[in-house]
Amino acid sequence: MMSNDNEFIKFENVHYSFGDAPILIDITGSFPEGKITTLVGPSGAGKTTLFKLCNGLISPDSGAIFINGKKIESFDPVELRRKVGLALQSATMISGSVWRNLALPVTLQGKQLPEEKAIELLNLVGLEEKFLKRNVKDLSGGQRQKISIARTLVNRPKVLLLDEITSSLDRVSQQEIEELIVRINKEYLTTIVWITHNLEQALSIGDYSWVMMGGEVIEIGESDILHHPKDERVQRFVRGDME
Ligand SMILES: Nc1ncnc2c1ncn2[C@@H]1O[C@H](COP(=O)(O)OP(=O)(O)OP(=O)(O)O)[C@@H](O)[C@H]1O
Repeated sequence: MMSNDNEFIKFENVHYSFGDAPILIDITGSFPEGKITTLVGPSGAGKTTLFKLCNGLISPDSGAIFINGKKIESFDPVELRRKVGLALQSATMISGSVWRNLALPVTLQGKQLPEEKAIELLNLVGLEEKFLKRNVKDLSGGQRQKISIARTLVNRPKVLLLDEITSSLDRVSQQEIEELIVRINKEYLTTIVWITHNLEQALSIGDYSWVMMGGEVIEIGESDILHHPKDERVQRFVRGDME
């Protein structure tokens, strides 16, 4: 990490198990503020579990997590989820209109999302106003993913956690989503953490990268480490010998 980066989310010797099975082992590292960090590594490495720790869905067995210098337990769970937005590969939607879906985070708080605010969110993700009243079942995968990202932006999160959000999309939609995330990162200085299986993507959009395997962080550094990893297991992974 660059020494002048603020460590927005920081892990210190974090362990997490499910029953007897260790899922995360001695995780130490940070996601710098306003930067894009990618998480790469084979299936089952523990990447999604790390995300669940960041927004308080689960708590570590031992070790500490800090959000902007404050212990994660000191946040109210609702406040934490507002600060740390999460978007998933499946872009889960409720039935009905785009507007209804965009409004979900505020309707859950018993409030309404005004039309002009909904349109502003649509514009932000590059969709026209006419989409507002469309039924989500008529949208393409790429459009659904844009709605899903717009929805996480309703609460102006400080951090966006993205779990494989482009892996089921065609190349054009994938590029649009990448551009969108880079724009959000630049305009709002949102800290981005992006789980991806696509190493090319990690290299092109990420400032930093974490390589995880078997519940451990094997390498952390500027994205360039993916070009010439030191660890022999990571070398095999980036050559594609491991999935
Ligand atoms: N609720 C659970 N019960 C039991 N095991 C779990 C549970 N959640 C995760 N695991 C296990 O934890 C390990 C890490 O899973 P995780 O989903 O975090 O990995 P991942 O790196 O995100 O993988 P993928 O790329 O396949 O999503 C896996 O071995 C998984 O089987």
